[in-house]
Amino acid sequence: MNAVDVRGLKKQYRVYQKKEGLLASVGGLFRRSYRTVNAVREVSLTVEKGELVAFLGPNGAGKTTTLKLLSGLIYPTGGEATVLGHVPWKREVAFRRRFSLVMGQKNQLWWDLPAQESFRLHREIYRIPTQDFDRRVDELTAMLEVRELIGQPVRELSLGERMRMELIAALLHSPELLLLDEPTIGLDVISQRKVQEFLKHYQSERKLTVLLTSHYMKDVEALCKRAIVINKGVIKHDGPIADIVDRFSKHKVVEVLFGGPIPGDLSRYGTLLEATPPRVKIEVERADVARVLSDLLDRAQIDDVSVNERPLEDVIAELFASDDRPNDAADVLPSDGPPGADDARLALSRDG
Ligand SMILES: Nc1ncnc2c1ncn2[C@@H]1O[C@H](COP(=O)(O)OP(=O)(O)OP(=O)(O)O)[C@@H](O)[C@H]1O
Repeated sequence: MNAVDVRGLKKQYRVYQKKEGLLASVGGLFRRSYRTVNAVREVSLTVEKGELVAFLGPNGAGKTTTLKLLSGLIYPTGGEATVLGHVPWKREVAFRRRFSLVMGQKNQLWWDLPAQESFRLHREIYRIPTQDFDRRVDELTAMLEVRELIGQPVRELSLGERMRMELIAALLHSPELLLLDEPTIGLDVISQRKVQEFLKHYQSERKLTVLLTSHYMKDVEALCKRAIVINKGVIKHDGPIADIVDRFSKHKVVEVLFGGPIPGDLSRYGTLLEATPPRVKIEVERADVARVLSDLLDRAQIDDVSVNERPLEDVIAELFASDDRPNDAADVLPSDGPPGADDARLALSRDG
């Protein structure tokens, strides 16, 4: 059964286009021009209940906008979506009790108060019975190793500790769906790993549905089997993570441990990635791997050889770099009204 079902979702923003020069600026007071930004052009996807799916894309691809649409924070320009059986932008209370959105770049905890005060506020908002609340705070603070910090003002916590508190706040009401927008952004490696381990454990135990955006491929590899890749507001790939490397990487990495003299012309086989004799790494075209190996075996003494896929991170970076279509619609539309009824709505709390 699907937790998320999205068909042809679109979101355009109209952005005020300030003209250069004094005269044009004065003219702009009377006649404003707007530019249309296609943040989400065409998104169709489904996520099954209990799945943990990565939602990947370069900066400005439309990930956050999609998550905001799925949380009902903003209205779409077109298309349909049901999330846990609800149309998100109807903002039904019953829906809001069933999901959580965590944005790594935004705070939902009170900055000057200890996290436990924000947790209590959540208890009131979501009407969590006191016993359940106490048990969940206990359990989550223990799992995320922040129990002794919940009485300390949030502003005094490290970024990693704060992020873990954010996760606790998001999970107190036991949501069925967790939308995670860059939950490990800016965290050091140890905090990143703690968050990853927690999410992995918690998700598999609770069969929580998770849609995760992250620029850290380590998160993605550690947590997700499936990835949806978006670029310029359009879905580019939806399938197993392993398929991304298969489908988009034209190369493999051949690592050779030489047992004798190393041929001097290895670059004829591909790009030399590393040469620390007697070990050499060469990036070779997929179709050429067998030929290169047999040629090397003929010409040199080889003690060991391995053929590996390129790191997911490199493949994704290359995939994003290869699509340069701008996502601004070229049309600059004169308009009679200001944009951004949506933006005002964004200021509303999602938790209310
Ligand atoms: N409120 C807004 N008003 C105008 N344009 C917006 C607004 N929000 C997003 N955009 C534009 O929509 C496009 C998609 O933005 P979005 O934040 O969804 O991207 P993203 O994939 O989350 O990027 P990142 O990885 O950098 O967070 C960008 O070009 C962005 O500038």
